[in-house]
Amino acid sequence: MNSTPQRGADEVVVLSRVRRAYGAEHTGVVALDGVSIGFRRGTFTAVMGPSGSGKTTLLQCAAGLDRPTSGSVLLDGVELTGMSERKLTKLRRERIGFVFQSYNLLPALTVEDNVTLPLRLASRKAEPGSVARVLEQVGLAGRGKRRPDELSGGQRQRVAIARALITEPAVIFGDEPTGALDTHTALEVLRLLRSAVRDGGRTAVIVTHDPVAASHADRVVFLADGRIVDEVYGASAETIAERMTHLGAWAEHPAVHVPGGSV
Ligand SMILES: Nc1ncnc2c1ncn2[C@@H]1O[C@H](COP(=O)(O)OP(=O)(O)OP(=O)(O)O)[C@@H](O)[C@H]1O
Repeated sequence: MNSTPQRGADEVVVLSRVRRAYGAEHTGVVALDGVSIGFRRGTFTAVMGPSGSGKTTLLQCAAGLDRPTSGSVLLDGVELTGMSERKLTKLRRERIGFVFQSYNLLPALTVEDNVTLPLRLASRKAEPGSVARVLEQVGLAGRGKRRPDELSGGQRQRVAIARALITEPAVIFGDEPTGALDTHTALEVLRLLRSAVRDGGRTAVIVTHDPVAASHADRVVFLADGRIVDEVYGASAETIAERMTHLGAWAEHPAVHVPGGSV
């Protein structure tokens, strides 16, 4: 599947000319330099690029965790830029799931209570049976009463995925979700994300340094110096790794590179 899908109304997140600068205009850092990109509903995207290329900033701006200096971010048709902090927090709780490299579970809470935390924060009650269903979905049936320190790294990340799924979010963002896991466990977590997208109709966007992890995505977007410089669809880990090596060349000679036509 190498065809490039068209942009359209089924894009659940749309960034338009997003710029994120830190510090003074001339001496500061430009983390994102006019990024425009859409993420279609029911797709799995990996964002790759050299260290410092803007991956985390892109994810955080898309998720309403960071505010662009200029440009627009639409989530499910709602403009995030300019939104009050209170509304943004509410929208994040209801419409966005997060999975981090470090799991971010609360050690004092049981697995079940960690999973239902986003609902409680949003003053919502879990639908009857929904916690058991989501724990089964992530392969943790019967483990709801355990505490995080009784679980392996892979199991903890599965709790984090269950916590991200429980609110039925419009999109799940993952910042290096497999970064702390061994190869085998990472594969299980990626398959889980893949099936949440394919079978559960969710949308996932992850940042990763690992071409093997990225090869589980439908689409891989490459960033260099705060710009989208390339993208591939349905690519193998080898193809992705090869594109990554070209990013170094792009950074040295940006003027001669023609981006892969993302938007
Ligand atoms: N709070 C901040 N203040 C100043 N500069 C920042 C801040 N956050 C990020 N940056 C800078 O913005 C640029 C992009 O950072 P970002 O973390 O998005 O990159 P990244 O591609 O995720 O990097 P890595 O792969 O190392 O995590 C970097 O030059 C970074 O130093």
